[in-house]
Amino acid sequence: MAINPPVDATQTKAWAALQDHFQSLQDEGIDLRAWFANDPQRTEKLSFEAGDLHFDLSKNLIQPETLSLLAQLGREVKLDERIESMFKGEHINNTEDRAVLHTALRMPEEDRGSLVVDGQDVVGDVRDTLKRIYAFADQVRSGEWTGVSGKRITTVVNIGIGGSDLGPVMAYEALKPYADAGISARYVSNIDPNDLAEKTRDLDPETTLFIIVSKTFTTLETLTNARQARSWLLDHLKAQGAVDGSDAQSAEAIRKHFIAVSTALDKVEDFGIDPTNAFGFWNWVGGRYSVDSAVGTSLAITIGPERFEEFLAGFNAIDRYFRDTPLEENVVALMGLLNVWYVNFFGAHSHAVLPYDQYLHRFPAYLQQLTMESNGKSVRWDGTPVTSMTGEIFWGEPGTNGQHAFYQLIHQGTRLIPADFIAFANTPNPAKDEDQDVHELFLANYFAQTKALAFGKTADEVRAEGTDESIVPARVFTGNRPTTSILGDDLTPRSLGELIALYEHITLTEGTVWGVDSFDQWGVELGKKLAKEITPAISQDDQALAAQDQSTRSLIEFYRAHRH
Ligand SMILES: O=P(O)(O)OC[C@H]1O[C@](O)(CO)[C@@H](O)[C@@H]1O
Repeated sequence: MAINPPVDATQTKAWAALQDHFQSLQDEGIDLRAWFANDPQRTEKLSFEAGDLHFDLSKNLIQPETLSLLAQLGREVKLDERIESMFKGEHINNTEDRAVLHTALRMPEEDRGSLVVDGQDVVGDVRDTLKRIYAFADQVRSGEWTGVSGKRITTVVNIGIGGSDLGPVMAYEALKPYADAGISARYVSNIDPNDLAEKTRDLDPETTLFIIVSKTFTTLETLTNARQARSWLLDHLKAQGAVDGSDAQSAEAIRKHFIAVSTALDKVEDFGIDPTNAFGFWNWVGGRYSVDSAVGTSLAITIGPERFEEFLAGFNAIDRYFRDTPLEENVVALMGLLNVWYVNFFGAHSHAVLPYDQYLHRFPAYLQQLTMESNGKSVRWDGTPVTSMTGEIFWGEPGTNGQHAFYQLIHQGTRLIPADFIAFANTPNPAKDEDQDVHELFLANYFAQTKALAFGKTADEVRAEGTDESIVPARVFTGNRPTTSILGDDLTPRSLGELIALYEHITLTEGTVWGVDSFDQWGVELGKKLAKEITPAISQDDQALAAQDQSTRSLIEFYRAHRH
């Protein structure tokens, strides 16, 4: 398929200007203390609002001019055009010849009919599917939908992997305070049988609903776990006397305890799940961009349709901001471009995301798939090699746990690790420790860390504390360690939707500069294929074993010799 080749960012005028700018910053000395001292308006100039979120970029290794140059880079690589192409449904995922329309998943009811792509009324289909999901969610929440023995559902178990797991589990954990119908959710992803065993161990099959989520409905892990769950359900229902084991009762049990989410609804039916209880989505939704589609059904059930709509509205607010705001003022695009600044000019390899909110404890894991499956590429969308480093290793843990684990390296190590600090002004669990508000104690850490990273502590300051000269060097903090602070009022379905959309669009922005297709994932295929080929060699097929390379053969031989 004919596509416009990506602009080589490294050949643009803006790239050359950024190189000069980088060099002059190095020459004059990067010094956040001085930059703040010399410019009382620095924070004001480098702060932004988008949706309900507040962004402070002033503790980054940038001057206001840097952002203008980065915006210029965005223009020269035609970022605006790519954003527009995505929103309009052009096939920007060209290696799979697909539109990229996760933004349509959160368009409101009144936008029905406004986006027709490849003959499909995209928003109409999205809203129709949501209606069905909401109707089903309401039935489960109200107790109208029961298990086969007439008991109401109290646990939903989502079985999926990658995008069919990471988004829903992250969002469910983040929005636990909104789970108000007495229904909890669990998430099984790993093909390691330990995962399903532990997640079902204390469950009552009569009150459990499984949601099998797989875009393709071919994924080995998910289908294996789904079959295992089906056996678990039928065996336990029979043992409890809830069914007699006849085919008719088994079929009814599966109908009442299994629903599915997929783009391949024919395969769902083959599995034995009633197509009336299957919710579809479309090949223009990438797995890692799908939490706001039917993939979020576990969320719609636990927090309810109204809250799910608020979640979608949050995404939509950032989508509109991203599409409509000029690049120079567009903090979403600027954060993506800032990441390029660190990767390609400073040589940073990784990026920490540090949520100061325990409810966001799965957010970094979610971002790993979103960003690394999207931009971990060595060829551009026209098949030519990339011309610069691409991709960042995203990682993180919630504060303050990370402070007592890996922050040492961020503060005093030899690597530059740009970090996003995320926090909310309010907590749903206010607490006092004697007279001290515990949330404020927590936030004091949030503010203190970015301050320490930016401004450090000089040798003279260390000496002034009476430190023995021999250990002064060990206690010096260089500072100039870049951070972005993101603050919101409360972690709500809406603000969570905003945060997710923010990182989705950061990912697109970076991918556009690097010229990569951020929506395919061919890199996961080879391992899947080899696992299939290796399976017989592991169990008993000696011919298949002999066909392996020497290292793999020797490892399998070790396994065979040691298995019980
Ligand atoms: O939803 P599916 O089709 O089961 O795929 C699960 C995951 O597998 C991948 O294709 C590869 O890991 C992801 O992109 C996707 O989210």
